[in-house]
Amino acid sequence: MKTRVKICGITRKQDVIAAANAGADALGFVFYEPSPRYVAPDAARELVDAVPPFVMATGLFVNPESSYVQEVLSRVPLGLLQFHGDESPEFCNSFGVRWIKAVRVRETDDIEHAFERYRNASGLLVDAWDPQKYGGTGQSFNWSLIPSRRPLPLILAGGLASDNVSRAVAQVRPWAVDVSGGVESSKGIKDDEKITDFINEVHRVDETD
Ligand SMILES: O=C(O)c1ccccc1N[C@@H]1O[C@H](COP(=O)(O)O)[C@@H](O)[C@H]1O
Repeated sequence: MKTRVKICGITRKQDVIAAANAGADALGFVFYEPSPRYVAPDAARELVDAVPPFVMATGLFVNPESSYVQEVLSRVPLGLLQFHGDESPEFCNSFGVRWIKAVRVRETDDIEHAFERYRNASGLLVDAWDPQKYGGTGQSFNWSLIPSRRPLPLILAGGLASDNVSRAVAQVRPWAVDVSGGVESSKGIKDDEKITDFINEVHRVDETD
């Protein structure tokens, strides 16, 4: 099976092009101001306009006001929402746009509960747990905590890079992987070569199936 790849935290048009040319299936734009990868809606609109067809533009939020999500959606043509905070399923469902929910993992139960609670999501993203941060920490977690029964497509994130993603994909067999820090030269600035290496590593494991 082909493992999908999302490159998150894009802040520059040249990184949109580089990621799409390297074969990314989805690109992420961070609408969370404390993040070094934050993009304001008008800047995001220009970036999303450069996204080619069949590549999914995804908007990442952390505990946003409903009005903020609506404002972003009115300006930026996003195909998918990604919620990384403590949003309720009702909140996530309220925008008429498909969404995925991120869960920070300390134990298997965190994932089992999230599958149950967010059953209307289009997918569940599993990320490393951090007491202070909602994501984008560059930390990985113990992948053996991930259950094999998955009622929703599972997206693996957290500290992935070209030197560990093949092991991650071989072990977890996720629907998709999501990476931010592992393909950057500095926060918010993507590195073409790292993106290409990352995606090639994912496809290499897929081909050994
Ligand atoms: O990228 C951020 O700054 C960010 C901020 C708040 C929540 C999530 C964030 N990013 C997402 O976190 C995971 C893991 O990122 P990394 O590869 O470990 O850097 C990923 O889904 C990012 O999109």
